[in-house]
Amino acid sequence: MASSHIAEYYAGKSVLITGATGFMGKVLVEKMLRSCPRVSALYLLVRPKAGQSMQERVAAMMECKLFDRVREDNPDFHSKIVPVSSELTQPGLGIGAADVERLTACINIVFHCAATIRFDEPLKHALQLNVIATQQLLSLAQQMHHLEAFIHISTAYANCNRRHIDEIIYPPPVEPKKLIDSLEWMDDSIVRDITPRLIGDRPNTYTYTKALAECVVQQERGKINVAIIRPSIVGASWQEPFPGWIDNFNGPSGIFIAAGKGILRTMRANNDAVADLIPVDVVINLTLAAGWYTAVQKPKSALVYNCTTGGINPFHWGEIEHHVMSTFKRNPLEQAFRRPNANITSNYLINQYWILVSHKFPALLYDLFLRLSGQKPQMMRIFNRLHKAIGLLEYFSSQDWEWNSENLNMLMSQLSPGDRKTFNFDVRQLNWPEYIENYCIGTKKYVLNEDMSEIPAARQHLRKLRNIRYTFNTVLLVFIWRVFIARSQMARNIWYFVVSLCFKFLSYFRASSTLSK
Ligand SMILES: CCCCC/C=C\C/C=C\CCCCCCCC(=O)SCCNC(=O)CCNC(=O)[C@H](O)C(C)(C)COP(=O)(O)OP(=O)(O)OC[C@H]1O[C@@H](n2cnc3c(N)ncnc32)[C@H](O)[C@@H]1OP(=O)(O)O
Ligand SMILES: NC(=O)C1=CN([C@@H]2O[C@H](COP(=O)(O)OP(=O)(O)OC[C@H]3O[C@@H](n4cnc5c(N)ncnc54)[C@H](OP(=O)(O)O)[C@@H]3O)[C@@H](O)[C@H]2O)C=CC1
Repeated sequence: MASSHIAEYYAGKSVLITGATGFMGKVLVEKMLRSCPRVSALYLLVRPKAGQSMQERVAAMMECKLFDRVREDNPDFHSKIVPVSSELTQPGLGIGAADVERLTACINIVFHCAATIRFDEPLKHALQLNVIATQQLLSLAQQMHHLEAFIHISTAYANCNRRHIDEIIYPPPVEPKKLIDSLEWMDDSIVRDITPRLIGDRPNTYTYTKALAECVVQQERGKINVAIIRPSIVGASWQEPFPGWIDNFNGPSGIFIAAGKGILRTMRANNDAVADLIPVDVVINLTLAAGWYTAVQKPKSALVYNCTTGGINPFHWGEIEHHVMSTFKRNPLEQAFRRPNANITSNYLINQYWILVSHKFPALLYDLFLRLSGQKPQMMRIFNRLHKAIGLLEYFSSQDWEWNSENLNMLMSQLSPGDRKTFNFDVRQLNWPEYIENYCIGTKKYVLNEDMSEIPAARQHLRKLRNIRYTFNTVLLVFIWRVFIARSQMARNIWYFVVSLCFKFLSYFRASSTLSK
């Protein structure tokens, strides 16, 4: 490996990571273990979940394919991982006294990734996790005797009520402490009722609470070295540890899958709007570089890094649609509902028309078929869930934002040539068609666990679906025509005229072929 200031910096350091079991957290843990192999220990704040203890969850995570390269380099990589039990919504983050003592004694750098990223999260819970837990983690960080940097992962959409977003922390929509105090005594139904008024021109509680969290981080800037990373729409990995790694349905991934399965046929999005996707490995490389820079340079103010692609290497939703469809036609998903053929439109009425014709009508027909064959209807339920998800995402695919990326450029200029390679976050080199193809194949392999060797069978299934569609369309056409004929004398005359013309042609060809023999 080329000499690396960043890897050198992390050598011998103890790192605390929240959200390590999540999409980005896992990539962060993997990258640290692979590219900063002399890091002393990674302390992961993890809660028990779904009947699994935190140790079992971390052990299962390490088995994941994502860690194959690290496993190859160092089969003993587990020894660096120290799981710490923590429920971030509990007082004191639910960390035991002995663990608090251990963490305050040894942690050098904190990466705060944990959050609820659901768009429909009730405000109280989003506030608890995204704001109050951040505040508590900052308090814990202040007690750490050897802390060098605190890196907070925010979102580029925290200020999505603005069109142009600079790398600054904007004044919060409300003073976080005031909101926390007021919501404390309100019951859930009151909070639900006033939520739209509170979030104002933001689309959901997620972006609103992430904006408040940034303000909470800024309030601590004099006491600890903090930096904020603001990724846009985080997608599958571009290069590391291998192209196309993705493990969830969030953001566009669920949309790609639904389109690949032939379920999603229409969606409201602006073809010409910038699709600000950012590969997960780029975000993590920037995060690690920002950790190094914050700790070593100790900038006076909290630096914010907008981590986006639109201003540097723009790509649009219309182009995404084209490449997603083309990839899934060449590499079909298994057991597709219909042939992949999704179109995006910014026109509300056209979208509603296609929802009726291409979503609801086929779902009704299929559910009828299921009922008649003694099975439980399910398609309408799936479409209702899909429509809910799309409804929540449309805000982001129907408009453009402009993010300033001066701090990101400054940081890139500070890296050594070796670090620029090992911790690459230069998206000018990103080849979009290739990236989208790997992304779609990644959803097939790692989200749906489909085997690439089954592609011929999936293609055969698509051919069967095409034949069903041709047969259905022909039957429908004949049926409509027959109904029409039964009601109109003129249609009957046209029909008899066409049929007799066909007969005349047929007998003419038969006669001419008999003559030529
Ligand atoms: C082919 C044409 C493509 C053109 C592309 C055009 C547009 C792209 C579309 C969108 C891009 C915009 C993305 C904006 C991101 C903004 C940036 C951020 O800050 S990222 C953080 C983003 N957060 C999210 O993405 C979370 C959004 N999800 C939710 O809020 C919720 O999951 C929900 C959508 C409200 C659904 O909640 P519900 O309670 O009903 O379900 P669950 O979450 O419990 O999930 C149940 C089940 O469904 C799976 N699932 C979840 N989401 C989807 C989905 N979008 N599509 C399909 N399936 C989905 C989930 O994994 C669960 O599965 P299982 O039961 O097996 O565990
Ligand atoms: N994904 C994206 O497109 C984007 C994400 N971001 C930001 O990046 C960060 C990481 O996002 P991402 O990895 O996608 O999110 P995930 O939903 O994949 O991961 C969230 C993580 O937070 C943990 N967590 C949630 N609730 C609790 C709790 N009560 N106690 C302890 N841990 C908890 C989860 O743990 P558990 O496994 O136990 O649930 C999980 O590890 C977030 O801050 C998000 O706002 C920003 C822009 C875009």
